[in-house]
Amino acid sequence: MEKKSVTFIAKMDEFLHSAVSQCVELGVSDDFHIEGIRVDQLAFRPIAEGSLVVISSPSLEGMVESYLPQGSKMIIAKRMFSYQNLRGMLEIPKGIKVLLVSDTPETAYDNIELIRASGLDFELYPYYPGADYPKDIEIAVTPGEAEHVPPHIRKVVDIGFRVIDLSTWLAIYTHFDNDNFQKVTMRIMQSLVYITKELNNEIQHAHLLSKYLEAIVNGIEDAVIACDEEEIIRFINQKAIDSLNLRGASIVGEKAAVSLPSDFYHLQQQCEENEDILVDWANKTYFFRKTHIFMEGRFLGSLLLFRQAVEIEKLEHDYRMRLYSKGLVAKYQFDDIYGESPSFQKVLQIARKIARSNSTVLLLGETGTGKELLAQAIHNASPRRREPFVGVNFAAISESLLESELFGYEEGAFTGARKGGHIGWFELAHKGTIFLDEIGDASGAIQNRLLRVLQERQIMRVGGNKVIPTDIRVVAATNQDLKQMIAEGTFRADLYYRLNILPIHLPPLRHRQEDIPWLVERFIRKYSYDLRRPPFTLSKEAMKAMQEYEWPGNIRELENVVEYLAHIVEDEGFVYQLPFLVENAESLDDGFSEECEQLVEEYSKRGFLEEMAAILLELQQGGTGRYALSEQLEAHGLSISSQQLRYRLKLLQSNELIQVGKGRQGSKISSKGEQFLDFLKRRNGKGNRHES
Ligand SMILES: Nc1ncnc2c1ncn2[C@@H]1O[C@H](COP(=O)(O)OP(=O)(O)OP(=O)(O)O)[C@@H](O)[C@H]1O
Repeated sequence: MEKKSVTFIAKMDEFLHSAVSQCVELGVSDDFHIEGIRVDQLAFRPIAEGSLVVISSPSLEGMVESYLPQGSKMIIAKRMFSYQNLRGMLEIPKGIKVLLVSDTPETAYDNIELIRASGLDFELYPYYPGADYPKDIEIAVTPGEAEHVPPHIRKVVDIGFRVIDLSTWLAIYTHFDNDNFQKVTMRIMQSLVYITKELNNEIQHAHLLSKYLEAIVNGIEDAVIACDEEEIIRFINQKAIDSLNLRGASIVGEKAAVSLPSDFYHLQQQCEENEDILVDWANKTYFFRKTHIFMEGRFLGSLLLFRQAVEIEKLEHDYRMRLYSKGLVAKYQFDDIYGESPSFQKVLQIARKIARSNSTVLLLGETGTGKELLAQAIHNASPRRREPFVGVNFAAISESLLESELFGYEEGAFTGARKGGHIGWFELAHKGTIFLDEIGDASGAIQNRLLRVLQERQIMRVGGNKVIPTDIRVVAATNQDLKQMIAEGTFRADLYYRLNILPIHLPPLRHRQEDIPWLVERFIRKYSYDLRRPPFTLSKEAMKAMQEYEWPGNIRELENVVEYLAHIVEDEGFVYQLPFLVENAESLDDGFSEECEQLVEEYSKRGFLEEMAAILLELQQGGTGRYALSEQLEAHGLSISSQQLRYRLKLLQSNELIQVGKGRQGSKISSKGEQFLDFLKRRNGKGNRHES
């Protein structure tokens, strides 16, 4: 028997292809002869007699009618989305704005109707070439018309061509009184079963995921509360339940405003997004952090994490202690760096600014000018302050050890390599700061490797083959003239330019003499405190000598001198006690004191100790001739005859306390004379104290 025929008619080939392949899939083509004709082909492709005509849209009715053979009937195909394709739409959050993209206004509106009818809750906006649409939309859904999607759309869900629905197939089978329709229903049902299975798997998968998530969130140390966009609690972990004392009460699914303790609720409401704040609640201090959850630009709720501040402090403390135990901590802050002179203050001001950045710093200055101190202060004022500070001194480590210490090594990298390998300083400094001290002493080979690390921010262990990315801030220092070293070929120019990004020059102490009294006073306080002794002062002469000294060892040397004085000085330090003026201050002190005692005894015996001291004091103000000196003494109430004065000056000269110039040159005090005066002052001081 000849098969009855069904003719699909549409404007576009796509519909015809889809209808024909559906006929094959559902077995309809076994029961009927299937044909597909485009509307524009009707003039030269006649419809078979007795064929049932199925048109794709009501708009074709008028056009097709005139080509309909006698006795043929025409029905309009009803269409639906395939279930498989609809799955893509299920992933779009509900209530979100979505653009429905189609080729014509008609199909765009049709599709919107269909999606609404499937119960999917989106704000749908029609779009077809040339149409206007809200520009804040980020997602588009299209039935196989992806080429029309406007370019700025971030996500496109192609739900494919709409397929012919069950009622249309039923109409076809009923038209021909064909009982095979059950077969078609079965096949359509099968695809539904498949979808249901898929959905079931997905639900199970989602359930499992939520269980995993719950286990993870319960395992973390913070208290966590997640609310949806309507402030309904969707998740709360055990830690939060314990902290808020909500035991026994099930508050998931409840309004946060009602279920959380009201003062707590109001506090967390004031919390700005992604800002860590300290909040006092129930006699305890908490650390709050709130994060908003967005999906495809839509607010879906918020996550509140909180924890008692003491717990965090303890964690930080433990972490710092671990770093301390490994020696990976910078102890100095900017407050520990002394210096009031404008030139030094300027240096500190620049360094404070630089500290906040991540760029490489090069500290230049003579030995003892405070380069390491400053490197530590920079680290402690930087966002990396809680992370390790690793100091490497290139002058202090042998070349053979340096490479493996800097970069670490893998197990078996060389004979004697430790089992399990060894972590290098660059790795240890990850997230923190590495201080490359005395960089001018790095060998050529080390310079090459350093250059690579600075360029690529990656290291490779000795004997290893994998690169380890590192996030490190580099502070380098040197007291050598790197530019000259480049000229001599001992320092790589490219390494120098990598290091010399933010150079800081630390001035030598002799260029900021005005700082010396101030520094001396700070160090006196420091060492007096350390030695649990009362603070002392320096005589005017001693301070002057300190200021005039060149200080080749800079502040380190000055500090050492003050520490030394803190051990030997009683109330006031004198010139003769300054170690840099004499080879061996302490031993000289012993001998010199004895000599001074003898002089005091001799002058006292002769009854002119006071006059000798007065003469020395006058000469300390400046060298002068005998006549002027006599007048000055007179002015201070001491009248000495010129004979007597000549004698006294002779004696002072023979004791090397003054130098007498030839002719009219007059006399001046010697450094021994200065020290003798200091001795007298000290002696008088002691005497006074004794009397009181
Ligand atoms: N401005 C300062 N304020 C207080 N103390 C300082 C200052 N500068 C240096 N010091 C002291 O001097 C000592 C030496 O400083 P530091 O080690 O930082 O110098 P450096 O320039 O790195 O020396 P070197 O080049 O020899 O390594 C420090 O221990 C510190 O006590």
